Amino acid sequence: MTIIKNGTVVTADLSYRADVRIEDGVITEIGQGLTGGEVLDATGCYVMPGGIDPHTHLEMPFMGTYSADDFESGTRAALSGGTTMVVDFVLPGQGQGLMDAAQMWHNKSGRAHCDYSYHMAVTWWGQKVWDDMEDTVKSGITSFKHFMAYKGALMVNDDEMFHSFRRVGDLGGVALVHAENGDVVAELTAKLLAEGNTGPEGHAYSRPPAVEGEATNRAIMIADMAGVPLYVVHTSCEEAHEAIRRARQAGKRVWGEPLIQHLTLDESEYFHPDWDHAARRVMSPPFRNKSHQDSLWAGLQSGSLSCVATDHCAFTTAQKRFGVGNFAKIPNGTGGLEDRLPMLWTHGVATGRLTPEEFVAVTSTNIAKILNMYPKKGAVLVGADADLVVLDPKAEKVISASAQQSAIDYNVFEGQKVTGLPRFTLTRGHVAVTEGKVTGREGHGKFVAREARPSVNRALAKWKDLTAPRPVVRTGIPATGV
Ligand SMILES: NC(=O)NCCC(=O)O
Ligand SMILES: [Zn+2]
Ligand SMILES: [Zn+2]
Repeated sequence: MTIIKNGTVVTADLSYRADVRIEDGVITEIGQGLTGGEVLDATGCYVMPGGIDPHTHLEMPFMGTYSADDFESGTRAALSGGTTMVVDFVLPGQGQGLMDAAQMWHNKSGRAHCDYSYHMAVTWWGQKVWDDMEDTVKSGITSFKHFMAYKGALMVNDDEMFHSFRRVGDLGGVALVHAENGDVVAELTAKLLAEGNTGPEGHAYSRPPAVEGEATNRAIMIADMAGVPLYVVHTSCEEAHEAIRRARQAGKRVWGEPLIQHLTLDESEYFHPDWDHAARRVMSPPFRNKSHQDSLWAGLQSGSLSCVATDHCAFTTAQKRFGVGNFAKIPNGTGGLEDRLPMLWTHGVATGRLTPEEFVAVTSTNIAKILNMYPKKGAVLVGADADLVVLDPKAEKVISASAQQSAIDYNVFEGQKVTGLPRFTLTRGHVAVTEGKVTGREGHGKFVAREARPSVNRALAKWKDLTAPRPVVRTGIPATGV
């Protein structure tokens, strides 16, 4: 038994002084003056749900290589930064069945230090995919990702997306999109390369905000026609945010996910004179300018954007150098798992942009609700898993690759001074981090199966049914003319 004493419990709803008792990995009591068992001193700290990162790519096969952090190093990095659960993407190969691909991910995730779940990517379309989707949902994977970019590799077309969205809606799942117009990106890329723009800055030029805004709006409209809730990953710009905001105002069930990288790093990174510096920051969508960042922060403040993720997809410098002479060959992706909470606390809560309660909402509770795993995850409640971060708002550090858990040789936030670090991180009751010292247990993490048909889907299905086309019953129909 463990008791977290003398802290302030912070949830998405409220903050209050209380101790928290943990037994067998679960919260069993919350109250004043609790005693007994191992005591963790939370004086001066906030006791919050551990972070849930809804968007990671661990050991992901991509662009001719594999992302460098696997489930072992990736989840160790997560815990070190106060994140206690990741949701990774199963990526079936062309023609591969979904259940077969899911098994490959289960084979990789056995070394995880913290709990994890999966989204299933729909990377091709056919009867086999349609059939497998039901078993996928039954196996606890209820969210399906669609890439509107990466033409010739992962991209699906509108007709495929519409079929898939309808199937996801019928099965009670959530549709996800990477929203960039892949056809336009391919055209712009070819033109830039032909004109001699081969450096990493070409990556940013090839993916302007318009390609993201267009695709986001298209996905929203297709999802509405299909009757499925939609989660837009890595929303990076005002054009995409505007489409999401407008949809939500019109009553559509759409959520947007900015990344901590887009909130805090800008496009000037791509114009750095050092090729490695710029290439290490190549990701899709690319970093934007200050006005887009302001839009993302405003979205978190006003509630039009819902979750902060990392899209952790870390490649080493050597891997990034695959793209010397051709930016289109630089593996897309950046790290951030370890830094998401401290960076968001520093740039969000410590600046007054977010309240501590809003911080909890966007780092864990909202996604736990969207993915139907609340209150097992994302909550400080009796009966919830004891996935907790005891965050010391006064603790500081300077981010440095030399001290990180991640397997790569650099950190895109290198040199940033952050305030607000975990004093303790607990994964289902196990104390995996104590003031920077990581004592995770390899293999401790468990797969979190999720159930379909959260209430949003039921409401959408009911509304779709009520408003479905029906033949008008008429009397006195004229005889057919000859
Ligand atoms: N985002 C990125 O550049 N890499 C990871 C794959 C994806 O999410 O698009
Ligand atoms: Zn993506
Ligand atoms: Zn991603």
